[in-house]
Amino acid sequence: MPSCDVCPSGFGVLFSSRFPWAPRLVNSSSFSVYPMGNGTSRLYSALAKTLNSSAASQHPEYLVAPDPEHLEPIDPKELLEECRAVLHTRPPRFQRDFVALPADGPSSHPPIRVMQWNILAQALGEGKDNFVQCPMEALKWEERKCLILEEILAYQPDILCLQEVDHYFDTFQPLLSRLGYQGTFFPKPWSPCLDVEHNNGPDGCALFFLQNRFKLVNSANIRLTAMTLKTNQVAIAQTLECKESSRQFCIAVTHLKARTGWERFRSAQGCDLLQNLQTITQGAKIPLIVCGDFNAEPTEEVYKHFASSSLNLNSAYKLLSADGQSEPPYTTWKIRTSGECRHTLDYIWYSRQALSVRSALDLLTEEQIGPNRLPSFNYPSDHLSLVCDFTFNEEP
Ligand SMILES: NC(=O)C1=CN([C@@H]2O[C@H](COP(=O)(O)OP(=O)(O)OC[C@H]3O[C@@H](n4cnc5c(N)ncnc54)[C@H](OP(=O)(O)O)[C@@H]3O)[C@@H](O)[C@H]2O)C=CC1
Ligand SMILES: [Mg+2]
Repeated sequence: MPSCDVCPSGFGVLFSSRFPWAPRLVNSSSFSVYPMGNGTSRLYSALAKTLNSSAASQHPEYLVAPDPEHLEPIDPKELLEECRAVLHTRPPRFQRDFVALPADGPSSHPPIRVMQWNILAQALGEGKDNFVQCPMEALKWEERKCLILEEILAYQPDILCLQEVDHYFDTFQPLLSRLGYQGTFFPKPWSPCLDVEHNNGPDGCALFFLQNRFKLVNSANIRLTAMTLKTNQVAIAQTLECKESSRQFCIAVTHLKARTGWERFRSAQGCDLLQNLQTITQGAKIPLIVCGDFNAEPTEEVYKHFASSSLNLNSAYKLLSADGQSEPPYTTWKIRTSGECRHTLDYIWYSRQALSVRSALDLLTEEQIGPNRLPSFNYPSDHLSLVCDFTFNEEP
């Protein structure tokens, strides 16, 4: 396996020096061109290119078509192998299984797999979060990025809803587009990442869907308000049409305001999001899936608003409990200077009338998470990914 140092950095996406997070297509001919090799060497260069983003920022800013090599599809299996090669010194991946859930009748179409994940912004992890039991070495972007990609590639979601994305333009957009995804990014207006030295731009929500499965019908970037005031939190809502079944649904991703003392603020943001979703779903006519880091336990008002909304939503991960009524004991678990923080904050809400959850990925056990909690050498974020398979119910 060649080392990253020897790979040239022919980029299709560049960052201007003033706003390093702004996307910019550059003249690919100004870069050294990697020969069109076969399979692994070409794929390896795909991953290596995302490792060397700083080299690209030296180049002039002008717009031309991207190098065709950067649009070439990547085989997910080979990219997974590539990630595993980078991670060879790390402990093995945790085993998580899908739990089959009872649903009414068979479905004539393949399920829609949705992943919800706060991936932990690189700048926040290194500069703000204070994960006192996590060594800085475990947070190195070059390797942590591969752990994130490995998780995505292991479960191969049809739709990916991410929070705390501060490497969209240099990493996730270029790689995931070559895996067949169409992506949208909406950064926070005043991302706390920008306060961190050597940051990679603002963090925000990102939504990706597989282009061979869905057609984009409608897309909205929403800056959430709280009691009519604009806030620093955002959401993306898209209406997609399933190519197999021609059925439409709306998928939304959000990340609500963090921290204790902000419960009423979160509640107001939740109300604003629900109102927006009422309009987008034409008054609940279009089935809906909402993924998010709500920064709220199930006891909070914002959770209750979602559970009792006229959109008729249910929280998918409740279905993993014995009675189907309880949320999991945690979706995030970390140790800060203030002590251990174990909370249920992340949810996948879905229209209970129109959709069924066929299976859900179980969470990591306390034993797997280990005494130092998250993030760790094994797992890249302080939040666990949630993954569900949905099918449409028969139309009445
Ligand atoms: N320049 C300007 O004019 C302005 C700048 N700002 C900046 O934005 C920041 C606030 O932004 P806002 O969106 O409200 O941020 P939030 O309070 O929502 O938190 C931001 C991030 O911090 C993480 N976080 C949660 N709890 C803690 C904790 N105890 N210690 C460390 N990190 C934590 C959250 O992660 P998780 O969700 O995983 O819990 C979240 O991603 C300010 O601190 C300031 O830096 C804001 C407004 C204006
Ligand atoms: Mg966080």
